[in-house]
Amino acid sequence: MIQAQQLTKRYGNKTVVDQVSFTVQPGAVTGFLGPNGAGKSTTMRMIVGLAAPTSGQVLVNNRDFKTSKHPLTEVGTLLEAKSVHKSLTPLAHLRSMAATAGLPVSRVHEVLELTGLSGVQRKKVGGFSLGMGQRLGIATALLGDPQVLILDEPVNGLDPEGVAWVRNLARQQAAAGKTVFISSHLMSEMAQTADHLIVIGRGRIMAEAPISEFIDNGLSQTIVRATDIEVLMNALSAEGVQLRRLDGQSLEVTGPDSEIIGRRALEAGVVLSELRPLQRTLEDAYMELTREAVEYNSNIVAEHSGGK
Ligand SMILES: Nc1ncnc2c1ncn2[C@@H]1O[C@H](COP(=O)(O)OP(=O)(O)OP(=O)(O)O)[C@@H](O)[C@H]1O
Repeated sequence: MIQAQQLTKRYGNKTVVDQVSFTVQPGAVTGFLGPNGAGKSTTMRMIVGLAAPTSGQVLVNNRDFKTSKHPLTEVGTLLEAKSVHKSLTPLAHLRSMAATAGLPVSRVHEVLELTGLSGVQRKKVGGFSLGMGQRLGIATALLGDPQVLILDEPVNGLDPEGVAWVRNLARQQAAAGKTVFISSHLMSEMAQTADHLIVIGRGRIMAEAPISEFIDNGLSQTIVRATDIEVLMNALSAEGVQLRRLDGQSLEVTGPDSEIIGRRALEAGVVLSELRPLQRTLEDAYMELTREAVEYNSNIVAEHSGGK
């Protein structure tokens, strides 16, 4: 379990993580989602003590991870791709990591197999693609068979097969009771992997909920079509719902679900020719939540490039 309480990080006068509190539970995959620059990597680095919080605290399995005597068997991390020296082979790298942590060499071969790197175990890492580097990073994270996995954008650079592989791996680890915390800026990817989502934007938590709730939290939108649409509009406007006229016979209703709209139409004696709930995808929900954060970042880029 990971518990962050009022976690804050400032660089100079810029607050990049702002009083963030959340819990990442074992036995589930928790997605940490946010646009570029939202503060995901910084938060993850603070969890494992690679960055010091300006204020607040974060506990891993109820302890400060910095004090861990067996870091590799407690937390596995993928925080920087290709952090392995170019002249090393996967075998040499993993062997030295295993030796430092007092792990058997047999575990090195297990993770090489698990990550599909057995065939290149004696090749120099310098010639690896980004995807292979990611696989080696994941192999390193898994080496100590840790209770907690923290993976920062693990599918970066992976082909579709690699993406599916990471997804399965994350699901398997969660099914085995591990705490799995994965960051991404892509909702589409998280939608298929995570059970629970924490959304961050501009250093602040914007939402935290199970994936299902994440969609349901949005207001329902329904397209309604009827010949005497004005009668229906009168019936619905009495309830203070948002109505948007699309054309002479159709309407977009925001607020009540389609069943309530159908009932109101029946009570008002209006015959409906269409009653169509608009499906909000996770992507829609995410875009809505983070629109401001993305615009903020785009404005910074625009200002900077404008000044050049
Ligand atoms: N060491 C540092 N010194 C100064 N600013 C930093 C440092 N590390 C990160 N930042 C800034 O903090 C903000 C958050 O960065 P962070 O890498 O945590 O975001 P992120 O959500 O992981 O985004 P990305 O997906 O682009 O990595 C960014 O504006 C970044 O420039």
